[in-house]
Amino acid sequence: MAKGKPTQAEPACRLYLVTPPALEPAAFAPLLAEALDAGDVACVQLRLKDCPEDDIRRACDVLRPIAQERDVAFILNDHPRLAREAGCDGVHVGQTDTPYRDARKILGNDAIVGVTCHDSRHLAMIAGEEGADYVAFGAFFPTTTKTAEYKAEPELLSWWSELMEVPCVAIGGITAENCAPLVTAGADFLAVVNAVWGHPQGPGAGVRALNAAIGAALAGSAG
Ligand SMILES: Cc1ncc(COP(=O)(O)OP(=O)(O)O)c(N)n1
Ligand SMILES: Cc1ncsc1CCOP(=O)(O)O
Ligand SMILES: [Mg+2]
Repeated sequence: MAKGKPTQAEPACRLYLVTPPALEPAAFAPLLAEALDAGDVACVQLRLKDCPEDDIRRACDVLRPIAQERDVAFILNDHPRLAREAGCDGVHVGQTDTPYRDARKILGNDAIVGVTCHDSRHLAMIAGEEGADYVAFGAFFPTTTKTAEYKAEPELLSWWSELMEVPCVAIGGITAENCAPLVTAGADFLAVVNAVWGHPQGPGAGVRALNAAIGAALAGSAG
């Protein structure tokens, strides 16, 4: 994920992989490599919830090079200081995490800082004005990965992408089967957990299916 909007050489909507909420780094490493070698992925977010910082640091040490060696940005969820110390490309913060401005101070201007904005135009405008590299909206569909308290609609993505330059990420229950309305509404990135790591044929098949669905949706909306 380069900072700013995708360049012309990149598809208008790209995959943003979020790791499962718990993982064993050595066992997960080949699955991550399989996913990233299966097709276009803009970034990987390491999202380990309720996990000691030392374990997160160890997971960064194992997983970060797998992403960065492939020119895929490696973003840490929730922990700006740890993200800086562990050489991550950026951090994702939610509305009850470290505030955006503090995260930016910790990581500096070159890092990617993304902000959860749920279903809120207001939160997104604030994050965009403050300098966030992307705003994340969701959940668009039912999800078992996280208890989602907010429900976003595709119109939010079209409103945002018509008005704003700051890229938007769609998250929550997204699959190859249901993603087309989000792509045509203008999502710059689709963030997924279960559709890739829970794919019955493995994460590579999950990435291929999602990229095929994104490509089909973009082709269908081009004419
Ligand atoms: C890309 C992306 N969007 C939203 C979230 C959710 O962040 P948050 O609301 O802070 O919840 P947790 O993920 O920390 O449980 C995200 N992580 N990534
Ligand atoms: C982290 C997060 N934030 C809102 S929904 C969600 C989980 C998305 O996971 P899945 O793609 O499996 O629904
Ligand atoms: Mg958070």
